[in-house]
Amino acid sequence: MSYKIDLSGGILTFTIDRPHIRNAINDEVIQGLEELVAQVHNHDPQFVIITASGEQAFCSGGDLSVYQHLRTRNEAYPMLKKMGDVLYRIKTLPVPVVALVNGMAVGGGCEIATACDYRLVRSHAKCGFIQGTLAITSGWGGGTYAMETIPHAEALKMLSEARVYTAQELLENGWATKVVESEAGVEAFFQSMKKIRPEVHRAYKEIAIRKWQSSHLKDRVNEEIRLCAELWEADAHHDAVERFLNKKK
Ligand SMILES: CC[C@H](C(=O)O)C(=O)SCCNC(=O)CCNC(=O)[C@H](O)C(C)(C)COP(=O)(O)OP(=O)(O)OC[C@H]1O[C@@H](n2cnc3c(N)ncnc32)[C@H](O)[C@@H]1OP(=O)(O)O
Repeated sequence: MSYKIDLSGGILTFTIDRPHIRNAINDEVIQGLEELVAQVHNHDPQFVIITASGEQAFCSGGDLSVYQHLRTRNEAYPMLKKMGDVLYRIKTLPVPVVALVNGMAVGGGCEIATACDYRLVRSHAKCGFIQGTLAITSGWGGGTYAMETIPHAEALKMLSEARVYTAQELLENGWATKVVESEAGVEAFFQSMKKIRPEVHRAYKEIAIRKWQSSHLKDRVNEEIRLCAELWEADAHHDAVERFLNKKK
C-alpha cells in the first residue's frame, strides 16, 4: 500500500508511504486521501496530520514516471482535477489539518503542505513550488492556497522563483508554522493545541471555511487547475520531465 491511515489519541494520521520514490503521488495515494476524508467524517478526530515515511522527503509531487504519459490538456486535466478536488476537501475539513513536513516538499508536495492549516517543518526540510522548472504552474490548488496563506509578495515570489526554500526561509516568509528539530517539537505543538477544547477548534475552522466559500476559493482553484492543464501539453513541459527521468540513465 502506498499510504497508511492511523487513528490514535484523537489524531487521524495519513502517511504517504513511497520513500523509494521520495513519496511521489500516484493514483493510489490520491485514493488514500479520499479515504482519509471519509474517515474524518466517520471517526470525528480532534486533529488530522498529513506526513510521509522516511526522513528524506515529505512528497516530491506527482509521480512523473506515471504522469509523463499524460500528453495533452485533456489527458492531464482529470488527474489534476481529481487531486485538486480531494485537496480542497482536505483543506475544508472541519478540524485543524497539520502537515508534518518530515523532508523535502516540492511541486505538488509543496501544494499538499500548503493546503494544510499548519506546517511543522523539520529543520533539514527544503520546500518549494518547483513546477515552474517544468514549464507548468501549480496544478492541485497550491498556488491559490499560497496566496491565501502568506503575504502576496512572498507567495508570488515563492511560486515564481520555483526553487526550494530552507526551513528558516519558510519560517521567515510565514509558510512554516514552526521549525521542529525533533518529535519533541511536534509533541509540544499538540500539547499546546490540546489545551483548547475540540469544539473551539472546530468553530474557528468553520470561520475559515465560511471565508473561503464567500471568496469563491473553489472556483479559483478550478481556474488554477485549468491553466496548469493548458501549460501541461507544451513541449517545454514534456521535455523538462524527460530530462528529469533520464538524468541518471
Ligand atoms: C500539479 C503537480 C505537479 C504534477 O503532478 O505534475 C507536480 O508535482 S510537478 C513537480 C513534480 N516533481 C518533481 O519534478 C520533483 C522530482 N524529484 C526531484 O527533483 C528530486 O527527486 C528531489 C529533489 C525531490 C529529491 O532528490 P534526491 O537526489 O534526494 O532523490 P533522487 O532525485 O535521486 O530520487 C530518488 C528516486 O526517486 C525518483 N523520484 C523522485 N521524485 C520523483 C517524482 N516526482 N516522480 C517520479 N520519480 C521520482 C527518482 O527518479 C529516483 O529514482 P531512481 O530510480 O532511484 O533513480
